[in-house]
Amino acid sequence: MLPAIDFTQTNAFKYLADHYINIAGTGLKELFAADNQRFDKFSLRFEDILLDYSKNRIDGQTVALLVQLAKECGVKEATEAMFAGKKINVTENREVLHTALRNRSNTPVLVEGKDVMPGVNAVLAHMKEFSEAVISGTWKGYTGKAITDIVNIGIGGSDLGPVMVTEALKAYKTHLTLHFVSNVDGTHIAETLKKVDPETTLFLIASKTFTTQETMANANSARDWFLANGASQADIAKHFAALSTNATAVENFGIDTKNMFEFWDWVGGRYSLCSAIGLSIALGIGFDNFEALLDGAHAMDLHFRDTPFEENIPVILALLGIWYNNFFEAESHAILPYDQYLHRFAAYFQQGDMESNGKYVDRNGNVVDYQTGPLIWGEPGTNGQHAFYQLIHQGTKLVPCDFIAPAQSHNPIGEHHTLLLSNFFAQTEALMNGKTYDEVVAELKAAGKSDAEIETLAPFKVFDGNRPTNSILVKKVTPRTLGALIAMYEHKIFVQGIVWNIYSFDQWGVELGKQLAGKILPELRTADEIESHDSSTNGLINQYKSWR
Ligand SMILES: O=P(O)(O)OC[C@H]1O[C@H](O)[C@H](O)[C@@H](O)[C@@H]1O
Repeated sequence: MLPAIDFTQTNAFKYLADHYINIAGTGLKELFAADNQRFDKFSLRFEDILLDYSKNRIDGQTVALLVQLAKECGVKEATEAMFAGKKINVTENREVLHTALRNRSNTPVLVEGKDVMPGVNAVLAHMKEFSEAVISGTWKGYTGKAITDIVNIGIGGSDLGPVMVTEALKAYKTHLTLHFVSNVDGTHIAETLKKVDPETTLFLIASKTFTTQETMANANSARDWFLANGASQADIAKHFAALSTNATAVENFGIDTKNMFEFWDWVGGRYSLCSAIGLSIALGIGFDNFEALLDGAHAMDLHFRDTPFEENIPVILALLGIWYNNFFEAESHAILPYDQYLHRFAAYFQQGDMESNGKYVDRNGNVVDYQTGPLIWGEPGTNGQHAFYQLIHQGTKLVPCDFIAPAQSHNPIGEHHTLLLSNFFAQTEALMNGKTYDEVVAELKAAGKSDAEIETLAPFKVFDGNRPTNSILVKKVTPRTLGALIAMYEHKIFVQGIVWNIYSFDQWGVELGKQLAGKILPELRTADEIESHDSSTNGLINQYKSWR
């Protein structure tokens, strides 16, 4: 189904290992000094997105060898298999077709001989009709009032995408107020219910499986609250909708199947925001804007599928990540958006990337002897600058970073955006150039310090620089551009998973937590002293019981 090659045994990997020795000894400053065409050579444009990857520790040969690596690992064949609906999610025996959800060109996508596009389009039409009725107020609550608040109850992929997108596109907000409840901690639902009125609130129960413990607990509490505050069982149809693949469980919960928005097993939870899971997005920013998001994602899908690797943005990003992860031994990757609206972007791709590529067993079932997915982290600039950038500049760890910024702000107040962008440009420049001992000495002299003071202080003020960054400059964060950025990172993750020879679309690691919690839960329901675990777990449980 997919090629299953150990990428460390390819010719390209061997060449890269030799080539790494040359590059590791060369500074970014030297690379720039030696070639004044670097920006032109190492930048790519797609619609309103500019990727400048010239501030990476690469030269032309690095890119050529990395591209050769992708070819040897069968990235092209794997991409075709994904788009064509082959069962590339082998351990779950499923296709991987989030690209079909936004296949705006409507070309047939066959799953076991059947075109999935009519089903995709039918659900989109249902979402359009429903979201427009709720936004316009023709959809009424049980006392005849229009809906004012939407509460999306879901977790993981049924939460993070809608949260991230509705925050990122707040400038396009409808009059509806959105709330998201994910944590099983009762505080989350309790604090949300304090803010809403049962007569004017619509609950979206978002769960692919409709069995997730946290979501079902929150959904049950929401329903209890609704019924305890004046509504009756028959009113549920006007106030609860389900976004799921599991019609039976939805019906058992008491939600009218007319209010069920279906999706399919071939949509992974963390790849589901373009499916019915995006209903809160359609309600929050309007269906037309939701469609523009899909259009942008589709455009990036086509770019990824059809563009030669050298000019292919997701492929280049993936290969650069592999270069740092497997040659420079970088352990993490930071995503740093210089846009307040993108404040959940890194959190979203923490799931997208770490749940996909945090695996140590390869596609042959063997334990790998190389590094796979990095730790993903980040916060919006400039907040990050005043928190953790110290380590990025002067720490002992190499942290490759993606800096993301829009040229145009949705809130062009005074000089704010110019100030923000001056930081965006200055940081990547400083990370590359650093500051030499001589520069520090000159600065301290100019500040009137004595020779003795200079000698003491100077070492601490030196920055060795040479720290790699990608700059992703977009014209404006619009629905279309955001859709393209999302698809860009999704395909980056896909390419890396193919090269690392792992299955990116299962998540067995998450299942373990679910099983273990299921075992402990009955033990917490009794007052008995527990002895069935190790001494630490027993001790913790028994202390909890004595304090509760
Ligand atoms: O949508 P649900 O079925 O409720 O699943 C919600 C989440 O559950 C688990 O944590 C999975 O690992 C995630 O991938 C998924 O997004």
